[in-house]
Order: sequence, then structure tokens, then C-alpha cells
Amino acid sequence: MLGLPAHIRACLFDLDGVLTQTAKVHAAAWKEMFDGYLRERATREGTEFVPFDPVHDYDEYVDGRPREDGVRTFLAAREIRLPEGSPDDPPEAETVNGLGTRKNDLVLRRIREEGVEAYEGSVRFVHAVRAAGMRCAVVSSSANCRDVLVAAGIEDLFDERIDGVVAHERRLRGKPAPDTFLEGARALATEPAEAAVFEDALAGVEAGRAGRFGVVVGVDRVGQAEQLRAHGADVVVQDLAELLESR
Ligand SMILES: O=P(O)(O)OC[C@H]1O[C@@H](O)[C@H](O)[C@@H](O)[C@@H]1O
Repeated sequence: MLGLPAHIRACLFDLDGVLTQTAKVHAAAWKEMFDGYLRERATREGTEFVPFDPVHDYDEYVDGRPREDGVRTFLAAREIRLPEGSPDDPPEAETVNGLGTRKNDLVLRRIREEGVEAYEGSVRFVHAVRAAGMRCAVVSSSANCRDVLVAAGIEDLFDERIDGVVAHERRLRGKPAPDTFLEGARALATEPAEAAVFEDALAGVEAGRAGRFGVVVGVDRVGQAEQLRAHGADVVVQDLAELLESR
């Protein structure tokens, strides 16, 4: 039922890009931050400025991962290593944490100015799975997860939330490691094999595959169905409402 295998009893939803239209807000903020930094660096070192690609670089190195992992993974691809710094680093600090703070300031400004919208098809799908008696959790790398759920008005639809803040407190490895999804299944008292993972990020479907979940549903918002399958999606849809129609 609900377009899912019959043995599925619980659903684990990623947030940005699956439930809310915030993946593009993150991608734009990452681009603004990295381009500013790469330009500064190129000017200082007299080298060519190669901008951040909001499709390829975002999908491959940043999307779905915790903030600091996104900074580190993209910089490593450009062979740049920065000191870690500390979480209180100001946005001017040339450290992994400083660049993370710079980017977070941009995300928060965009969210404040533009607001947050949920995907209507996803909200409909969550209502349907809840009506069928399944428990639901949000599993997001974002430390802003709770605020985004509240801003989108969908916080009450979920029984549990494993987000960037919880992952940090419980020392869980970020996606593409399966830890946060496994913690989500545990919080819902469900075996991974009986839980469905819903993800739009390559690192996220990879985490679903690594955790041996019952089914990994890739949500393709940007035309990357093939890559989602290659990284671990069992099924790919463009909108979760398609699953309701496939009943
Ligand atoms: O910086 P935040 O809000 O803690 O979010 C961390 C990551 O959360 C993920 O959900 C997004 O796909 C990434 O783009 C983002 O960088």
C-alpha cells in the first residue's frame, strides 16, 4: 500500500528537498559563500577564480552532509585544507567552522526574507502514511531542522526528529554514514528492514543503502534520477504524491 513494499512500518524523511523547498536555498547560500571565499583566495594568490558549481559541486560534495563536512569535502576536492577552528568562530575566520558560519548566516537571512514552503505532495503523502498507522521521523543533517519545520508549519506531523543538533549531541556520524537514519529507526522502535528512507541527496540515498533499509526512495527534484539510483535509491520519484497514485 502507499506505493511501498508491504512490510514497511515506518517512514524516515529527509528534510531539505524532500519535505521542504529548502535544498535550493542551501545550494544558493553555499554558492554565495564559496564564491566569495574562492574569489578572495584567488586574488590573494594571483590564481584563477573557478566558481562553485551549484549543481555538480553541490550534489557531489555538499548536499545532505552536515555543514562542516560540506565545507571540508568541497575544499578537499579543490585541494584546499583549512584549520578546523571552533564552533564559535566568527564568519570572517578562515577556518572550516568560520566558512560554515558564513554560509549559515546567508541561509538564515534567505529563510527570514523568503520564508519556507513545504512540498504539497510530500505533506499529502505524510498524512496518508500516518492515516495508515505508520510512524514518521525527520532525519536531517541540518542544525536548522526544527526552525524550518516550524516555519513550514509541519512540525506536528512527525513523531521523532534526528537532526544536526541531535547528531552532534549523540556523536552520530553524518550522511553518507547510515547512523542518523539508524537512530531514526531506533527512535520509532522499528528495524531498519521495516523502514523506508526518503531522500533527495546522493549522500542521503547512500546512507539509506549503507543502513540496509527496507526501501530507499530517491526524490529527484533536479534531474539526477540516474545518480540517485547509482548511489542507492531502489525507486526514484519526482514527487512523493506519485507513490499515492501508484496504489
Ligand atoms: O547548515 P545546516 O542548516 O546545519 O544544514 C546542513 C546541511 O543540511 C542538509 O539537509 C542540506 O542538504 C545541506 O545543504 C546543508 O548544508
